[in-house]
Formats: sequence, C-alpha cells, structure tokens
Amino acid sequence: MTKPIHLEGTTLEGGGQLLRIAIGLSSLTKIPIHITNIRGKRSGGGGLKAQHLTSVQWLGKASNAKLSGAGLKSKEITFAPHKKNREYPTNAHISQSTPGSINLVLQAILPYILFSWTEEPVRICITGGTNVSNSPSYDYASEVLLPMLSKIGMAVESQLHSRGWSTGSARLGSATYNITPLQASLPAFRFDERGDIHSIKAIALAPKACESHLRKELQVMFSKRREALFDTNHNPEIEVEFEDSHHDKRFYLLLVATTTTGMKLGRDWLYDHGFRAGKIDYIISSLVKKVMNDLISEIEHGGCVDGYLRDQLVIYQALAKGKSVVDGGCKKGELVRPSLHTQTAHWVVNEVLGVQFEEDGSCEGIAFVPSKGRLTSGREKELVKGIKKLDIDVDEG
Ligand SMILES: Nc1ncnc2c1ncn2[C@@H]1O[C@H](COP(=O)(O)OP(=O)(O)OP(=O)(O)O)[C@@H](O)[C@H]1O
Repeated sequence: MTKPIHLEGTTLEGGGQLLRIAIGLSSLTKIPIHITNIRGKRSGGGGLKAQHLTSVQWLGKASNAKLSGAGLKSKEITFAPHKKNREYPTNAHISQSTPGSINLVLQAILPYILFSWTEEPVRICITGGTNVSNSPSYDYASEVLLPMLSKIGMAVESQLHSRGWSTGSARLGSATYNITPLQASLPAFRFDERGDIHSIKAIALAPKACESHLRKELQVMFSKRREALFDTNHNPEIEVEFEDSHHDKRFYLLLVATTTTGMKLGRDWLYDHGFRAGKIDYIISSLVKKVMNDLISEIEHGGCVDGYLRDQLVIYQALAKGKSVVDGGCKKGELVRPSLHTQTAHWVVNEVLGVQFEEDGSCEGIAFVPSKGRLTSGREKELVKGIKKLDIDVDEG
C-alpha cells in the first residue's frame, strides 16, 4: 500500500471535524490517510465516539477501504480506499443507537455522495439526534446549510421524521436526505456579496405551554433590536415557527437572517443548562437574548456566512474547479479571523490535497470530477501533495 498521509488528531481544534474531512477526502481521492490521537483535544480521553465510528464505517464500506483501528474509542485509524468504489443502493439507512448528531454524520458522507455516486438521486435516512449541542441541528441544516449549497448547484432536500434530542433525557430521531449527485466538477463559487438583511425566520421548539410566552419574547426582542438586525428601511419580514418539544426540558431556538442576495446566516442554541422549577421565564428570556445577540454579531461583520457555515464550506471550496471565495466578514477594519474549526478544515485540505487558503477566505480548488473517484486535471496533479508516489489514477486530460 502507498504510504498514507499522516494527520495528527490534536492539531488546532483537535476534534471530530478533522476526522470527518479527512475520511471524506480520502474516500473520494483514494489517498490513504493515517490519523493519530483522534479527538485528542477533547475531554474524556478522545477517540472515536459512536457518531464518528458510524461515518468511518459507512465511508469505509462505500469506498471499499481497508480500515484499521475502526472501533469505539479508538485513537488511531488508517483509512485506505480501494481504487474502485463499491456499488451502493441509492436508498440507504444509517442507524445510530445513540442520539449522535445526524447532521455530523451527513457532514462526513455528503461530499462523498455528491461527488462520487451514481447518476440516480440518493436517499439516505439517518437515525440519531436532530438537536444536539455543538453540532448543526436538523433545522440549521435545512434552513442554512442546504439552501447555501443549493445556491452553488448542490441539490439536497431534507425531510424530518422525528426529533432526537441530546437534552431532557436522550431520545432518537430520524431524517431523510434526498441528494442529487453532481454530474460534473463543482464550478468555483463566490459568496462575497452579502446584500442587505431583508427577512428573519425564527424556529422555536419548546413545551407547548410556553408558546405564547416565547412568541412574545421574540416580538419584544425583534422590535428592540430592529436597527441592529435590519440595515435597510424597508419593511422587514419576520416569521416565527413554533413546534411543541413535548418535554419540559427541551428548548431550542434558531434565527436565520436572509439577505437580498440570498445569503443565509444562522445562529441557534439548544438550552442545556440547569433546569429548576419556576425558572421557565428565565430560560426563555436567556434563550432569546443569547441567540439574538449571536445573530447580530454575525450580521455586524457584513460577511456572507456565519462562523459555522464557514468551516462547513471548506471541503467544497477545495474540491471545486477554480477559485472559490467565501467572505467571512470584517470587524473593526480587519478580516474576521477564521474559527479554530475553519483553520482546522484549512489545515486538513492542505495536508491531503495541497490546497492553500488565502486570508480573504479564497482558495484554488482541485476540480474534482464526480463519479470517477480519481484525479483528472493537470491542476489537480500539481496540487495534490506527493502525487507521484501515490498509487491513484491520473487522467492526463
Ligand atoms: N450551533 C451550530 N450550528 C451549526 N453548526 C455547528 C454548530 N455547532 C457546531 N457546528 C458545526 O459542527 C461541527 C463540529 O465539529 P467538532 O469537531 O467540534 O465536532 P464533533 O465531531 O462533535 O467532535 P467533538 O466531540 O470532538 O467535538 C463543525 O463543523 C461546526 O461548524
């Protein structure tokens, strides 16, 4: 086997995202990777949790990879895909037995499905958590991530079957994603014109008894913070969607700002602090206040993406054909520094593909060609580190 590229799992953010991007790229490009100290910066000893292992196993199977170390709590894996992908049903089910984030599993496998699948649409149903702290919720994915991916030509539709929570006693949920694989390279994209904020959507989940209180709190905050939220004089659209969370300890709020150029910036929070009887008012006001303030800080930087989306787009920028730009905004005259997650994503794509990100959030992608799972253009050859010693198909065209 060709010597795998080594990635040290404690680098920068040192969490699960490093692993997801690495195995996503490896399964597509067939570049073998070896990760040590997986999630080495996480408390509790790090290693693969069920959610990570699910992605490793699924991608390993789909890309016909030789795996070593793929077990729960494992801190080291080698992932070496076969040149030929395995035929996979276009209707698949990924079952997690814990409320591990459904959307982190999707984050790991989506590039592979988009870039190397059949000509048929793919339907993937994932079981696990739809609302899990420190991960994209089902709502964030369907209201922010997927609409932004659709702007650049990647069609993914989501359908929620049931909620799965990591709070208020764990519960499993499920969602289906209908993914239309790309049939050609992803063209370079530019998210660099923010436009004005013209509407805000709130998605609130809480016990039914709290609905009117929550709506009122949102209304008060929208009028109090109107100037900070909307930068034009036109009549802004505000929409509030409420859903019964069916549990007195499950509270979640997502706010999404849409701009005149169709950009979506989102911020959310799953209330996971202590719950004490009689503290509902406090929970609702702190939830609304926090999410509103977070959204305003995303709006204020004037960029086209929120801090979370920025790291989630890195893999697509790296695989696209040509120079893609994602404007992360400016604060006090200086470009907003990429989050540690974004820096980690930049590091991984540089280690595996040799793609270099510029300070302005741009990079020259490798023009990965879907369905073939191999490297094609001269530009790719030039970019991919160690290409000469790697045993992968290179189409001279
Ligand atoms: N509130 C949020 N909204 C949208 N995306 C989020 C949110 N919180 C985190 N994310 C995204 O989820 C991912 C989290 O990666 P991270 O490595 O921290 O997760 P993980 O696999 O759970 O690993 P670990 O348990 O090691 O932290 C990142 O892509 C980040 O942008």
